[in-house]
Amino acid sequence: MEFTKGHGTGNDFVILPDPDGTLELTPGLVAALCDRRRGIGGDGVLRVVRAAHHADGVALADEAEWFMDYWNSDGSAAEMCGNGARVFVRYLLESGLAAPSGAVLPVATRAGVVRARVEGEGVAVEMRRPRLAGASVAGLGGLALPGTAVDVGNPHLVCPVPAGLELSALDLTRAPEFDPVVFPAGVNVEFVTVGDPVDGADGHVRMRVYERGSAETHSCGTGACAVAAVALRDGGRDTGVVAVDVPGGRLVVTLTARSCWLSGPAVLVATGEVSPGW
Ligand SMILES: N[C@@H](CCC[C@H](N)C(=O)O)C(=O)O
Repeated sequence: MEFTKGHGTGNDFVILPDPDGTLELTPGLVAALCDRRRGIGGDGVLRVVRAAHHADGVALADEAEWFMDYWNSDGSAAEMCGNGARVFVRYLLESGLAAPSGAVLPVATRAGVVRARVEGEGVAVEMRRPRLAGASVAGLGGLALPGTAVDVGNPHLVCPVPAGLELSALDLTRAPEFDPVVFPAGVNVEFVTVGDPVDGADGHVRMRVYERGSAETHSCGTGACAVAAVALRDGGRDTGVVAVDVPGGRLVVTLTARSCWLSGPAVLVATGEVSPGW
């Protein structure tokens, strides 16, 4: 089995090329590949499969040739992964599966078709606008942190960190508690503080994230979009540019009246083959 390792702001993935959908990918195999001691290591797996050859992609095959089959490191499948989509597009282009062009490249996901464009060293993806869905609360180490539920194709809960508490002081070695009535399929939880003004941005926030199915990661693209939408709302706007600093670097989110662009670096690290006896 061939693989490529890649990351976007430290959100890392094992990329499995499977154009014709012949690979038997199971939750157990995904978890073993993502194991950082006994496997390759990653926050998730990106299977690169033609939309026409995947049950969840076939309905979108007229709009996009490729389907991003995203799995979290615990072996659960998720609807969408923003950093994953950016790294997926970098892989399509560098492997020659898609031709570089000035136009946007469509990619099918479980949350619909996203569109990507290369921006120098980075890749930007256009997703639908995050939907702000009301209030909820995350529990962390005895603290109750009120936040906003946001749907970015996958579920998020954006919680400002109270004044006097450092983002770096939060213990994210354990999963935050959440309301299963609001989030019956689980949730990604972002913890946020406001940053100093940044040139060219309408807002600047810093975040840490505990991802459903992957624990704390160094970055979450859909999480950054959720956080940006909340930051703009809190500033009385619904469009604008927000710089989002994550432990793995900086993402830039641009909300327009119609959509949401997520920009940042997308890097391929290595290519190899899984040993047959593994
Ligand atoms: N890291 C991702 C999100 C991956 C999926 C998430 N853990 C979920 O289960 O919804 C991103 O960059 O968006």
